Parts: sequence; C-alpha cells; structure tokens
Amino acid sequence: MDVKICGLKTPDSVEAAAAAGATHLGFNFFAPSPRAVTPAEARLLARHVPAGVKIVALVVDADDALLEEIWEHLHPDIFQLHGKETPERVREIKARFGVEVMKVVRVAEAADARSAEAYDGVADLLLFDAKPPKDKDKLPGGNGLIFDWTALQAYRGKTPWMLAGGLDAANVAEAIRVTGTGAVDTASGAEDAPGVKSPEKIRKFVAAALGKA
Ligand SMILES: O=C(O)c1ccccc1NCC(=O)[C@H](O)[C@H](O)COP(=O)(O)O
Repeated sequence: MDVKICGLKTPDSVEAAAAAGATHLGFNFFAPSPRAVTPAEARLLARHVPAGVKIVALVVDADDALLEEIWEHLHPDIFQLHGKETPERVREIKARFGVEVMKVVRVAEAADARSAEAYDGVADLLLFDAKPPKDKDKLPGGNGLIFDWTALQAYRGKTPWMLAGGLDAANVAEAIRVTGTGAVDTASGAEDAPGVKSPEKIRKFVAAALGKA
C-alpha cells in the first residue's frame, strides 16, 4: 500500500511521516494555502526525507517559472498537478522536466471519474480527490471533504491512481475496502489545525492504511 502525507511544513512532521512508513511525502507550493512552503524551505525539509521515500511537489496551475524554481531546489520525484491542467499541459511538463506527473481529478459523480480517462498515456498517476466547495475563499484542495467513493467504479482508464479527500485514521480502511485502491493520501486528516500536522495523527493514519491499527 502506498501512503502519502501531504502539506508537510516541519522537519518533525517529515520525520514522523517517514518513520511511520509513508511512501510519499508532499510539499505544497500553492501560496494561499496554510500548508504552503517556498522552494527554499522545501529544500531544507527534503534533507529529512530518507532515501526511497518519494518527494511530491504539489502545484496549482503553476507557470514554468515556478516549476523551474521548485525543480532547481528540490528535484521532486513527482509533480502533483492540482489545478485545471489539461492533458497537453501535463505532456509539456513531463517533456520539460522528465519527471513523473500525478494529475488530480476532482470527483463528485461517475462522469468525473470517467473524465480522468483523458489523461491515459499522458499522466503517470492520477489522484482522485473531492471537488472543492464553490465559495471563492475555499482552497482548490485540502478541504478534508469526502466524495462518493462508488463513483470511481465508472473509471475505465489504465493509469494507476491514488485516493484522497477527507481521509483520516477513522475512515481510511473503509475507503480502501470500498474502492480497492492501492494508494491513499491525506493532508487535513493528519492535522490538529489547517497546516499544523500532528505526528500522532500521521502515525495513526499510516497504521490504519497499512492495516496495522
Ligand atoms: O492542502 C492544501 O491546502 C491544498 C491547496 C490547494 C490544492 C491542494 C491542496 N491540498 C491537496 C492535498 O494535500 C492532498 O493531496 C489531498 O487532496 C487531500 O487533502 P485532504 O482532503 O485535506 O486530506
């Protein structure tokens, strides 16, 4: 089981996630987010990431200048594209950096899951997440919202995928059972407050995802 902890901002939380057995650690470069870090900060945090654990750089409709800056500081294993990036933009980013790309697809119903098939042969990985609320002051992700997991039964694509959206230690085992996913991700489900990770909640989330709770 792959387990990603997203929106890490401190060495302690990076170390807690890696020690718990997380396979992917996410740094968030969307400036308005309470989880945002700068590329320079991420470079320092990355020193606490053990070999073999994948570094994921989360961006939202990032321009080339930001992607370059992140690339120079961090050399992430994966760019997580959490905006409205088209298949063409995904292809462009892959060609430019030669890096894996995980495209986020927001799901509320079966048609949303099917729309992900447009990224087949383009994205290396998909991340199915909940649609954000319509209010303008809400973030495009990391809102701790669950979606109807059964909508994913409609997905017929070939691209491997990860599940996100309101997952926490209490519901992740059920999410895995219902969807059959082999990869899960949380941001707010391992926090005491937006942007404040809890080492205890991180440990509990990873243990529950790995069936060790
Ligand atoms: O976390 C944010 O603040 C954020 C801002 C803008 C786009 C995406 C964002 N977060 C996404 C994630 O951290 C996760 O990959 C995932 O979607 C889970 O979020 P959550 O529902 O909080 O567990």
